[in-house]
Amino acid sequence: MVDKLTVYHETYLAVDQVSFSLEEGTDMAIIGPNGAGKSTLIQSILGILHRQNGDVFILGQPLSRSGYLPNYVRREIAYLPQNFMFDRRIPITVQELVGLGWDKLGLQLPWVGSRSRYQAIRQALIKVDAWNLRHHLIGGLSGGEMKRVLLAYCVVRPRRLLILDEALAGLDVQGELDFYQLLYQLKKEEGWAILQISHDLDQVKKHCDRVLCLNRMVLSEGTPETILSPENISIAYGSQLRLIHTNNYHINNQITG
Ligand SMILES: Nc1ncnc2c1ncn2[C@@H]1O[C@H](COP(=O)(O)OP(=O)(O)OP(=O)(O)O)[C@@H](O)[C@H]1O
Repeated sequence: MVDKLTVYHETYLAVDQVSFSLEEGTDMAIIGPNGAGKSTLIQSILGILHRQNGDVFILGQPLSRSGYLPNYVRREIAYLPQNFMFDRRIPITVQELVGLGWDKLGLQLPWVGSRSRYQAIRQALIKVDAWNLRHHLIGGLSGGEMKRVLLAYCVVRPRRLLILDEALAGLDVQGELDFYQLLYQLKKEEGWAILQISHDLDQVKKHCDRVLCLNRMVLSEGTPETILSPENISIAYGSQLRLIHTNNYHINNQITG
């Protein structure tokens, strides 16, 4: 639950008194034009960015002003950022990377639970159709393959909240379909709550339960049918919007990006 969250980048007000809540077993999309504050919002919910005002509760626990959450709450959250910045030359294989998502925070004995760890890595890589990549070094993966592997890292352990920042960018058509299928399974069969930033309004309309339309502040929030009406979209996106045909919305940065 997020209550009147306000975040500045130095003196720039990026997120202004945003409130919403996300139910277990549901999927909410955050939409809005470039620079609307979407990434800022989720990074402050995760405690990565400092907030100036407002309250954030994750699984009932308050996020402190310094970004602290108890470990038992933090390990229930998976986050896939827009840009995963790291040195691709690190000599680590796909299955080693996914295994890091399985490991609990803190000290542990490496030989304890190694069989279930292997099984979990295997299942996660199968779920994202990347088992064949398990021995590959991450430095050699394509952008789309890397996305799949990072998603496997997120889902290798059962969790309760998945936060995705434009996670589908770079996936091919089949990858997108598989991805939404996996999200559906996670929320329906395992009760995950999913919060995702997306610019693909057609996919949001098809797959998400709720939509939060943001432009620094909340412009509207509700079901995709109400929030994604042409009138609402044109208010939110203004000149960034091109209506290709009645049911398909394309945002300029997606066409040109
Ligand atoms: N570190 C920073 N310092 C100063 N301003 C920033 C910083 N990060 C973001 N901003 C500004 O804050 C505003 C919100 O940025 P943010 O990345 O949250 O938007 P967004 O909705 O995720 O955009 P996009 O759809 O383009 O990814 C933008 O105007 C951006 O220029």
